[in-house]
Amino acid sequence: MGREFLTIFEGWADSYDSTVHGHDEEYREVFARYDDILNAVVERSGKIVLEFGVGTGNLTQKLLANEKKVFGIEPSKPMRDIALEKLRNHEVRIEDGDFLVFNQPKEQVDTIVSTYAFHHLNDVEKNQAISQYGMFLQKGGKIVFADTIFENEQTYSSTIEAAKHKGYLNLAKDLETEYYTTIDVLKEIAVRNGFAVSFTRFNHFVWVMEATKQ
Ligand SMILES: C[S@@+](CC[C@H](N)C(=O)[O-])C[C@H]1O[C@@H](n2cnc3c(N)ncnc32)[C@H](O)[C@@H]1O
Repeated sequence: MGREFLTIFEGWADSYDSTVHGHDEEYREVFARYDDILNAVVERSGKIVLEFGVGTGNLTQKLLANEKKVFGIEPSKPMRDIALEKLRNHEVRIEDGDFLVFNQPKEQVDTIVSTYAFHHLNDVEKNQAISQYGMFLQKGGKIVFADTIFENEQTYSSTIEAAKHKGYLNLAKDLETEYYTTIDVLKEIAVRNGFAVSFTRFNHFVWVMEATKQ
């Protein structure tokens, strides 16, 4: 569920890697320090990792290079195809599924990761997802999600206004349409579901949330 934005990725799959490397001016700041962000998620991960919203497989590739076992979930077929081609020399499974409806790996996962994807769920769905993960992670298991998150509603609104002012109309529409949220909302969801949580900022948009099951 939360699949209402998938058509965007049907059209974006082929040029996605060029966007993350700063070739799309509107999204340059969103993807600033992209590699640092992915590396930060890898550093915070254990050995057996479930990844949501794999996209073109950039985080997956880094996880595998660091000897993690990865179970990947990605709802967009064009994205899955690019990831599978990129990772063809690795032992990795990337299945159709989403944050809420997916085949749970038979092996006990110690970390659930995702980058630039959790905002496809609204806040009610985000709570459903974290609650579900809380039930199958063991004590000490982690959720490590990097995504655009705002400090508060005011910075969310001013960021949209700034994007419009610069003529970044695609970015402004994206920020207005998809389900970006605030630190306080995510903190409340994590704590309610039995996690201790911290946030680290990487650029104007992106924070890494590290939630540890208590
Ligand atoms: C901006 S891309 C991020 C890709 C990759 N994780 C990265 O960091 O470069 C967002 C990805 O989330 C996927 N996605 C969209 N809705 C989703 C959902 N409900 N559950 C899981 N993934 C979803 C999209 O298909 C897309 O591949």
